[in-house]
Amino acid sequence: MSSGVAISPIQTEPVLSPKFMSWPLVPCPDESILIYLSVSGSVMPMRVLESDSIESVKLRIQSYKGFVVKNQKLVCGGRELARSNSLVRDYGVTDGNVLHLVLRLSDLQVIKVRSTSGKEFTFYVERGRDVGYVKQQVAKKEKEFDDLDEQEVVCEGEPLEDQRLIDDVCRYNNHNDAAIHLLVRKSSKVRARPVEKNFELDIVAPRLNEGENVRRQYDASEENDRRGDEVDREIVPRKPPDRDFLLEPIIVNPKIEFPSLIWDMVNATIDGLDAGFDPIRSMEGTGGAYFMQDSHGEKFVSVFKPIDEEPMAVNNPQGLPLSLDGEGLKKGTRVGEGAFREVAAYILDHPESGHRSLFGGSKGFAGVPPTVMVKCLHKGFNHPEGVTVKIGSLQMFMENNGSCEDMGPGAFPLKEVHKISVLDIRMANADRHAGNILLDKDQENGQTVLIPIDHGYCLPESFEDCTFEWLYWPQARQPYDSKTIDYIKSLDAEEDIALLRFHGWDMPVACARTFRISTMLLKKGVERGLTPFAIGSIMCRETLKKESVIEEIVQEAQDSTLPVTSEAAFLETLSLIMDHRLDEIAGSASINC
Ligand SMILES: Nc1ncnc2c1ncn2[C@@H]1O[C@H](COP(=O)(O)OP(=O)(O)OP(=O)(O)O)[C@@H](O)[C@H]1O
Repeated sequence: MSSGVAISPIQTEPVLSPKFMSWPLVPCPDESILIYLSVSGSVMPMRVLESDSIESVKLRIQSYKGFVVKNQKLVCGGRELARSNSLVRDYGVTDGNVLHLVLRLSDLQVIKVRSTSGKEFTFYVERGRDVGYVKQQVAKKEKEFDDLDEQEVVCEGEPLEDQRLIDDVCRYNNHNDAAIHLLVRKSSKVRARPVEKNFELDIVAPRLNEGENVRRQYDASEENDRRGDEVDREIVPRKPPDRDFLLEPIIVNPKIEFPSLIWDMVNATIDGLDAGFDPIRSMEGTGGAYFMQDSHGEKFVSVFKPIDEEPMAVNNPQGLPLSLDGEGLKKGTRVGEGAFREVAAYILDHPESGHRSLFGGSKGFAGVPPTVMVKCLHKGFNHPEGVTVKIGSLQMFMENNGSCEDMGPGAFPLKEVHKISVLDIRMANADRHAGNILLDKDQENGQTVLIPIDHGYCLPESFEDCTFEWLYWPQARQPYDSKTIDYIKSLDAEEDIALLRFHGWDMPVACARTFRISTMLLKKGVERGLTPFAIGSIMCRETLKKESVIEEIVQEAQDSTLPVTSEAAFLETLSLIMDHRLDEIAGSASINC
C-alpha cells in the first residue's frame, strides 16, 4: 500500500520548470509549452519544457501540490505517462494538452493489534478512521475488551486518544513493515484495581446500533436453501422483503463448474451486501475497484471491478476522459476488457501439479487470487446516470501487509520473484509495477509471499507497453530452478487459448498472437538457460521510443511473410527468427560469464 503523505511543503504558485525559473532573461517561448493539469475536477496551468522528463514533472507536482511522486499517475491523450525517464515530447504532449493526475492515495491501513493476554488480530482500516473505531473492532473480537471505556490502545508505548486518526498514527509508526503495531490493554484505571473473580460476568452484550441490527436481518430458511449448510437458528429475524442488490457469477458455458472457493467468495460477498455492508470504493488505482465486506462488516472478502468504471470507460469514478478510439490506458488493450483479462490471468495460472482443465480450485503457480466474472447491481457503485446492473471481475480479497512498493526487493524469496516473472512474461503484462504485488507471510514458515494482483492489462495486442518491475530486482538475474523449468516446459499456448474460449473469451487474433509469441519466448529462453532478466529484457523497451527485441523479431517476421500468410506459417517464420536472436543473446551471455 502506498502512503499518501506529503513530504515537502506545499506551494501554490504556478508550476514552473526549475530550469525555466532559473532562466536569466525573459523566458524563450519556443522552449516551453503550456499544458493543463487536471486533478479532482480542478484544472491548473503548468508550464513545462518538452525536454523535461516525466519524473521531473512529477517532482514539480510533488513540490507544489504535495503529492508524492509514487502516488501520481499522469494520463494524457488516453495514455499513461508511465516511464519516468521518458521525456514530455516522447509522449507527444504538446501545447494546450490536458494532463490528468490520478492520485493513488492509500485508503487501507493494515493494523496488527496484540492484547496484553497475547492474542493477535489483524484489521484493515481506512486511514480516515480514528482509534475509537479500532477499539470497536477489538471489542467485537475480544470479550475482555468489550467495554470501550476500559480499553486503552497504545502505539510505541504511547496511549492513543480515541479521536486520533489512523493516517496520523501511520506517520509515527517506526516499524519498518507497512503495518501499524498496536497494543491493547485495560486502561490504567482498571489495571490499578485488583481483577475481581467475577470480572467476566460484568461484560455486557456486544453493542450493535439499532440500524446495524435491522440491516443484519436475514431469512434463515432462504439462506439454508442457498448454502445448504448450518445457519444460527437462535436468531431468526425476517429478511426485508426485497433485496435491493444482485450478485451472481456469469456462466457462459453450462459445462463449467465453479470450484467451491469461488462459490464461497460469491456467497460471502452476497452475505455482506445482505447484511447491509455496502461496497467501499478504493481511492487507490485508476479504475473503480470496490472492497466487498463480509456479513459482519469486519473484513473484506472480495474486490469488484466493474467494466464500465475502468480507466477511460464511461463511468470511471476518477474522472478520466473517455477513450476516443477504444484503446485502454496501455497500448494494445481495450477499454472494457480489463475484467476478462483479470479472469483470464487466474484461469491460465495453472497449478504446478497440473493444468487447469475446466476451472480447478487449486492455487496457481503464481498465486493469482481466484477471480470470476459476475454481474452485480448495487447503489453503492458509481452510477451517474442511474442505478444499473454492472458486469465486472470479482476477485478474492487477499490479506496482506502492503505491497512491494513498501519494501526493498532484497527480502523477497527467489522462487516468489521467479513465479511472478513467469506469469508476466507469459501474459505480456503491461502493468507490473510494485504496487500490483501484495506482500504476505507464509503461515507455516513465516517467509514472505508475493501475491500478484491487477491483471487488467495482460494479454495485450502488442508488446509496446510491457513493463516488469522485477526486472530490476537481483533475483531476476538468477536462473530458474528445475521445477520452474519443468512448469514452463509444460505450458501450451494453444491449450490455453482453447481453455479461455471454453470460458467464453474468444481472444482477439492479435492478443492470441502476442500470447503465443510470449509463451514461445519463455520456453525457448529457458531452453537456452536464460534468466528471467534476460528474457524479460527482450520483452520490454529500454526507452519509450526504442523498440524492444521482441518487437524487432515480430517486425522481421512480418517483413518476411506475406499479409495473406496463415497464422501458423507466420509463427513458424517468427520462431526461426527468434531462435537466431536468442542464440546470439545466449552466446553473448555465456561470453560475459
Ligand atoms: N485481490 C485483492 N486483495 C487485496 N487487495 C486488493 C486486491 N485487488 C486489489 N486490491 C487493492 O485494491 C486497490 C485498487 O486495486 P487496483 O490497484 O487493482 O486497481 P486499479 O484501478 O486496477 O489500479 P492501477 O491504477 O494500479 O492499475 C489497491 O489498493 C489494491 O492493493
